Amino acid sequence: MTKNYQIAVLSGDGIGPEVINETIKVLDAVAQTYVFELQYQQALIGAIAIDQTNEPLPLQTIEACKQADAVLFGAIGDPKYDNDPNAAVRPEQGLLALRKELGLFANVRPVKAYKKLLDKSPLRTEIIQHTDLIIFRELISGIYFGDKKISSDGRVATDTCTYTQEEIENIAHLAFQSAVKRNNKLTLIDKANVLETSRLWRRVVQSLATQYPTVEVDYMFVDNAAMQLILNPKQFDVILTENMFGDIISDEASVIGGSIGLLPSASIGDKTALFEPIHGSYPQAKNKGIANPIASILSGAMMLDHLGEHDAADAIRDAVLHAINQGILTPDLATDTTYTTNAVGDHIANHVRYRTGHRYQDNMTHSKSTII
Ligand SMILES: NC(=O)c1ccc[n+]([C@@H]2O[C@H](COP(=O)([O-])OP(=O)(O)OC[C@H]3O[C@@H](n4cnc5c(N)ncnc54)[C@H](O)[C@@H]3O)[C@@H](O)[C@H]2O)c1
Ligand SMILES: CC(C)[C@H](C(=O)O)[C@@H](O)C(=O)O
Ligand SMILES: [Mg+2]
Repeated sequence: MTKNYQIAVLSGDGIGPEVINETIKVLDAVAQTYVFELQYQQALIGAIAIDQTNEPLPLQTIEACKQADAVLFGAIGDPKYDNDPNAAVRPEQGLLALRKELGLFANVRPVKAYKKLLDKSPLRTEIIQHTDLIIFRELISGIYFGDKKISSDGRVATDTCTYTQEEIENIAHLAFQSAVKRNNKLTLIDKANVLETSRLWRRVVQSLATQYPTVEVDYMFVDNAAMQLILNPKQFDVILTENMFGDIISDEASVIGGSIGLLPSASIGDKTALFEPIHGSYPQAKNKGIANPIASILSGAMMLDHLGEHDAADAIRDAVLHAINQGILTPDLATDTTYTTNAVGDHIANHVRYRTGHRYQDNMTHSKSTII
């Protein structure tokens, strides 16, 4: 019997719908060639959800995600909220609430330097070439989720950073397991010279390390790590870090690859997993056809890996590499000719079909979409 996966699709705002369209195009191509079915249920989140329902995360969206086998997420965010510090409700609350609701404690962000794109980075080739690292960012605790308050006169604001031993253990185990499968090297990035929470991270990681004796663990303060990442990124393999540090250093690390439009991520927890590019809604690019869809398409590949469709995931990564090597790239990475978001998606989808043409079946139905 043909396997069938239900995918909740949360396109969101800005370039979100454009990059998700290309991702679905590629997923459909790969599903056809590897003979499984994907059924998509689209749901609202972010600014578009606020516009239509007054809420950044409607209950129906939570339900759709919980019932799905995986969630594909585009991006949220809109300048009308970014520019208004007094807004009562914000698109980002939708994403944060969804991560919490689904228990997505680990956000996994792979970073690599593609040979063909080495000259796209402002960093020197000899520094970045062969970089291949993976960031494990804690996603549902820390300063993002601690108590927040503002004094009644509006002059004092407080955000609280809290971590529990259990929260650190949950993600640390995943990072150690990844280190064992990769190169047995793990770096904890923290601020243990100042923060009590960071000292707890160190104690927990030191104690867990005894369960993973092959893994060499080192510790680095986040300020130094921010510098080391661009001075000598190859010293890192698995990076483990808390929520806010992970947010910041992963955008920084995207400079190694040449564009943030290349970086995918998987958000893993105890319920449905969610797959999202690390970039935001890039509102300046909305509907211009210039957004790089590769981060989202590679997030789709991570989703297929999570669903156990490893050959299909590899086929997507191969096709992305082909597009990169052929120079079929959006303006963030192109040299001479630039391609639209749509053209890059077409190229990748066509390459998937071409590469596995002999397995092509055209009697299946795909892209059954319902809007809730
Ligand atoms: N996961 C998310 O949904 C997410 C992540 C980050 C920011 N945001 C939101 O997005 C909005 C804009 O935030 P921002 O400008 O700080 O970050 P952003 O990631 O949207 O854009 C920053 C810059 O990165 C580049 N960029 C981003 N995505 C790209 C792509 N696909 N192709 C090519 N270049 C790309 C552009 O140069 C852009 O100016 C805000 O509302 C913010 O809250 C959402
Ligand atoms: C939009 C924002 C809440 C989000 C975060 O900080 O987690 C984003 O920057 C990300 O990296 O996914
Ligand atoms: Mg971010």
